Amino acid sequence: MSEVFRSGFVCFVGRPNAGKSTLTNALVGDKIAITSSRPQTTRHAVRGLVHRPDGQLVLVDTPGLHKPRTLLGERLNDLVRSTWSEVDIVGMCFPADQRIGPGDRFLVRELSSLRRKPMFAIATKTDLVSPERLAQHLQAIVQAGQDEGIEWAQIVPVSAVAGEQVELLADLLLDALPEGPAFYPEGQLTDEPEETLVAEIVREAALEGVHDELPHSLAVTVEEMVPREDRPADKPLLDVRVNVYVERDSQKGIIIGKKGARLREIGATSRQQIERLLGTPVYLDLHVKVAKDWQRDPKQLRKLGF
Ligand SMILES: Nc1nc2c(ncn2[C@@H]2O[C@H](COP(=O)(O)OP(=O)(O)OP(=O)(O)O)[C@@H](O)[C@H]2O)c(=O)[nH]1
Repeated sequence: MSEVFRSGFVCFVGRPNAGKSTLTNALVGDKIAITSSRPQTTRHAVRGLVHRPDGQLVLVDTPGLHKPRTLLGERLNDLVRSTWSEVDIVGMCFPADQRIGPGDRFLVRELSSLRRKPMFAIATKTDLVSPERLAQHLQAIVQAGQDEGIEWAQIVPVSAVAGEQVELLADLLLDALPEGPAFYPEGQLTDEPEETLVAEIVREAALEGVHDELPHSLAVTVEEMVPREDRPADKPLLDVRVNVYVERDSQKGIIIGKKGARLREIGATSRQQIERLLGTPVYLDLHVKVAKDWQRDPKQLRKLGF
């Protein structure tokens, strides 16, 4: 075994729903980044850490780059570009169940301006396609790179869901990192503050199974996390107060559901996960509020942490 220790930052890029968050989770082996069957839900640059005897990978999970229609969209795009320029490796994800299209080409073109950075092409969701289709897909990836003057450092097919080639991807990424000491102590999974993780858990639960415009209009803030006073030492309880912001009254109705049924479901699911994350019993106080057109209002955006 080599004596060399490598460390660095990796960021996955790809169209909405390309599988970036799921791949991050599979590499880290714990649930830290938000995933959802709805596109464009990853809002924070959540970092996951992969600790190995020979190195450390810091995964930076960025939101998707898309055509900005609102102030929020523009800020997200700026965030993505600045993240790309700061990382050691960019991993462009091409979902195998989708043909390479204008959205992917747009991203590859944007990437081609980052000179001299190792770029990985990752064919995601390989469990969804036949070997023949995968072979075609890999050829199309090579071609898409050539069209924009990119030579992929590696082209790696993976299935995050089936756990196929995930370890191999970690090995290859690690090999391409510069030599250097670990950035974080072992055992740490993410450096996001607990509030952000709690907010993301609630956001994910609120988005589960909703089939309309909601994902773009939902923001979650944690107002307070305080231990309940006067509890016996062996029976602690953490009070967690969370606000869920939507843009319109109609969306408030969707979140709350008939006689509050959906909100109770969201609360129960989130509470379980928050308890697992923090390792303590939790009393979760969820409020749904309307912040009209928050995506277009700089003051509201700041208040909601963007
Ligand atoms: N079958 C299969 N499904 C996958 C795989 N990876 C991701 N998915 C699914 O694809 C959908 C999108 O995955 P995400 O990881 O949220 O995608 P993302 O690129 O982070 O999406 P955004 O946050 O919208 O940019 C989810 O429903 C995942 O369950 C995979 O390896 N196999």
